Amino acid sequence: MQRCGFCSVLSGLLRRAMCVGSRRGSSESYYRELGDQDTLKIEDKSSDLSDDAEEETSLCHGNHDSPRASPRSSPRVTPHTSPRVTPHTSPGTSPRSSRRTSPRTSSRTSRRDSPRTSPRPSRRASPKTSPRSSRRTSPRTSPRPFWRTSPRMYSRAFRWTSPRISPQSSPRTSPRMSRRTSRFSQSDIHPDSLEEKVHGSNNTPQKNLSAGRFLTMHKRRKKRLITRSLYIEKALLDDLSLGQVQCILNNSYKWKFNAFTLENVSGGRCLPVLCVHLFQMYGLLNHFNLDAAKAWKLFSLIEEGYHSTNPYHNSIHAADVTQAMHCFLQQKRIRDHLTPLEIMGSLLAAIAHDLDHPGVNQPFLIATSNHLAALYQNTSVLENHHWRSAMSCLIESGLLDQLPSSHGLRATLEKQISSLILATDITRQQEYLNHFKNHLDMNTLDMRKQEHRHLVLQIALKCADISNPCRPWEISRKWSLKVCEEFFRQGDYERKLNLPVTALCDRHTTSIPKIQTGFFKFVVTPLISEWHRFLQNDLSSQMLNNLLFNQQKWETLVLEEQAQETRTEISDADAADDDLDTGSDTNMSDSSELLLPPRRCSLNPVRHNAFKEQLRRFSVPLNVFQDSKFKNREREKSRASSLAEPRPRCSRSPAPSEPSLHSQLSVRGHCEHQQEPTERVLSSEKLLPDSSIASITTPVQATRLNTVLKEGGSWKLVRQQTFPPLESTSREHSLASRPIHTSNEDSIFLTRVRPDFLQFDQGPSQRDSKGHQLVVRDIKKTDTEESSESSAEASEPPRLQKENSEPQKPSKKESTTVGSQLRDNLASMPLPPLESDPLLQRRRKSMPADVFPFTPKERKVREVPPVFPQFVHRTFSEKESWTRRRGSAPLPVAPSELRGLASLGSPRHSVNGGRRKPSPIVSCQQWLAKATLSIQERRLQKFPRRSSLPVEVCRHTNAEDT
Ligand SMILES: Nc1ncnc2c1ncn2[C@@H]1O[C@@H]2COP(=O)(O)O[C@H]2[C@H]1O
Ligand SMILES: [Zn+2]
Repeated sequence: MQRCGFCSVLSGLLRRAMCVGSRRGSSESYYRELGDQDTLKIEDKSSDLSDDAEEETSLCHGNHDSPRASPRSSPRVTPHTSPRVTPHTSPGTSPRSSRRTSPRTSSRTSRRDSPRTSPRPSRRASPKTSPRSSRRTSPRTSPRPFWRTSPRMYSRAFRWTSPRISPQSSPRTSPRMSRRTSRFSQSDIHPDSLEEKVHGSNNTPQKNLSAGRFLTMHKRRKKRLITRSLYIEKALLDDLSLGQVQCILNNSYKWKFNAFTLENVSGGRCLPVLCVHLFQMYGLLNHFNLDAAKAWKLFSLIEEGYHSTNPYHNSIHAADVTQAMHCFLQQKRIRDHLTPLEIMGSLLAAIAHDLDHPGVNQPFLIATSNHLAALYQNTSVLENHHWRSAMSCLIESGLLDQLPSSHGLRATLEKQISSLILATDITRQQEYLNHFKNHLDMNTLDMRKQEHRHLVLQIALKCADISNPCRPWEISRKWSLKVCEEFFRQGDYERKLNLPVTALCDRHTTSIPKIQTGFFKFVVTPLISEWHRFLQNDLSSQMLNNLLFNQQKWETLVLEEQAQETRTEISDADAADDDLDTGSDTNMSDSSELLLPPRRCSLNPVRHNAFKEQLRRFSVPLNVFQDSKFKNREREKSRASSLAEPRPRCSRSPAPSEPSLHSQLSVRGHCEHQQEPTERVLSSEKLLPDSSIASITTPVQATRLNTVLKEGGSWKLVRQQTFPPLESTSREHSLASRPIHTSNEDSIFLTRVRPDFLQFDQGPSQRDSKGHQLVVRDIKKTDTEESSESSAEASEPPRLQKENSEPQKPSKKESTTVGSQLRDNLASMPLPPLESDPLLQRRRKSMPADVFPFTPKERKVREVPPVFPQFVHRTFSEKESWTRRRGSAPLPVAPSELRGLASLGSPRHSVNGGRRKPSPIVSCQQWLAKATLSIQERRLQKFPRRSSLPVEVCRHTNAEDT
């Protein structure tokens, strides 16, 4: 739109007037936004606790730059960045660089400082006269980076501050831009001044500053504004992000540093950006005469070596640990004693400490026969690989080529790096910690001794490595989520590979809050406490405070989780009650889904289409539930009490008829007191494929069935397992070869009945389907019988039933007779106790709530029956993986593997997702053992090597092989 000159001027004035007082777009507001959403929460008092101390300690010793004066890197770095980013990614291109000019800088630079202090007269004032510049005297005593006087860099800095980057390309938009620049610049001078402004901008003389900057910038803009537009040169945006990067780097000495933010604003280059900054800040490039381009190359190589696909072990984690290490190196008790080589070694070790991490832990590598495990003989496999990879990057970058080899500097550095990285093996934490503790106890740490300094650096890196729980809550929480996601991914891999799922990696049986509370308590707290004992300063106090705070948060979440589970269980039961009370007709749906009460979704969100695959649990006909479990609360109570005491066995006699269809269908054994648990808990998968019961849609059908069952005595209707196929020959043989006896009341009744009464409505085509096969069983009155029943129903194959089926329309009497005979026969068989089979002892650790009602029964399954059909038992031992499989269980483990694992007998494996209540953890070692499966490492390596390794591992393998 064309405008006349007058209109343009007028609108410009208007805009300017609107911008007055507005902080939008200014550096402060940007910084505030950063702080709000990320780390730099300025209002975070706990974090501010140590700011002064950090400030005090942030000055480097010797000839090192101070962190505040630091944010420059060499322009030589730039050739390795992308063309567009290159000129701007160098911290030296920041506007600060021009502002922070020492007297040696050009007059143009000093001129840009002046408007802040006063308008024109001071514009030409030397920084010496500025009170602000005098405040920065100390940083400038350090060797001046060469780029500070570079005209090219200066012009870049100038360009950055130019309002031409305004997308509108209008002079009228410039005041905002100029103020942004000026405030940003000012804050850059002193980090605290920035905070002051953010906290209480009213107290600061911003008005004057803005006015001064505004005038100056306005003039500049007028001169250069026409030539460049953001629409044409989008790279100008890099300038903006540079400001953000610089802002964060300037605060990188603070504990509330957020590596995620740096990653975002640096376009995914947080690691090299931070490293260049730190190397420059510590003066390492100058001291060792290192080529900045090679340094950049090294950091880029290392960054590439991290797997960006890892949720946790990626280059952001490396940057986080490096920054933490930087914080530690700045502490007075350490920094005063370190040599430049030790500083460089510490930083490099931190940068590369998890290089090429595959995202799975050592036991996984061993279990999958990864070549790295063999290469490093199952000892600190990952750590060995990290430091060796670091060495290869060092060599490839050529950074150390210039180090004089005569003094052994290079060898010393490499040794130090390897030793530090190896110390990060978390399974060896106790070893290092004890050593450190001893020194602290006896007060024998002498930082003048090289070996003591080295020990301190090892501990420092270890602390840095697991320091994420000590960050402010929002940051710490993010790390926790990421590390747990990585754990869970490993668990998924293990499941896919039919490996035992590591307890802490099983997303179905544990939760993030639980992992975190354990890790915080048993791993982090012991280490950080000792670290605090050593440092005894604000930083360590802040870390400890954050740790305690975060731990409380996770503990609260654990409690909430438990409360939620309890609530869900109750509501599930209530919902079941409600459903059942509404009438049987509606519940007797053809759709098996309708038989399921609402599933708790706190752990696994329900995917409807995946229902049948994994999530279904309440596949028991509703009538069973209603009658036995949910309907009668009194019975539930008595059941609970009866679990504790041995109960008398009931004789099988006709159950008293009950008006309820449900109760009739779920025929109860009638004990004399009727306190026996009457529920016949059926695992969901047994019911899933078979729709015969679910297909009873009318009361007529149900009544027929009920009549049959009722007259047959105390029966219970269950559905038959339909998978996997059994070895029918042996089963047939076992059935056929045994004489059938009659009537033993205490034994199991296991037979099959052709439900001809169901065939009326289902049509002939379905007659012979598996879905029509039912098992009518006696109600078991004792725990033992109940367990047997569960096993029996799990093992009875439909195929067998079919093959052994009697006449097409067996009468109820017939079925009863057969059942009685078989039962008696089975009862007479001496069987080994099933407890000897460890597979039957496996339980899930924390089943979702909807399985809760079955839990007591599961427990009983382990207290296996003294009387148990031989063939059933054999089935268990041979087909463990599927006979014990639950609807929500992961894919079965190969029987051969199960046997191998079962022989290990460790509670840390949950085979096939099986639940098992873990023994309480009381120490760091126990927690670590749980996390790493170290006890079984050797046995697991006997497992055959798998071809379907995770991508990372495959890549890894290929890389190594080549
Ligand atoms: N917040 C956390 N929760 C659980 N484990 C963690 C957490 N932070 C770090 N770890 C573990 O501690 C290990 C320390 O060494 P790594 O970085 O190799 O791998 C780390 C993770 O396995
Ligand atoms: Zn790490």
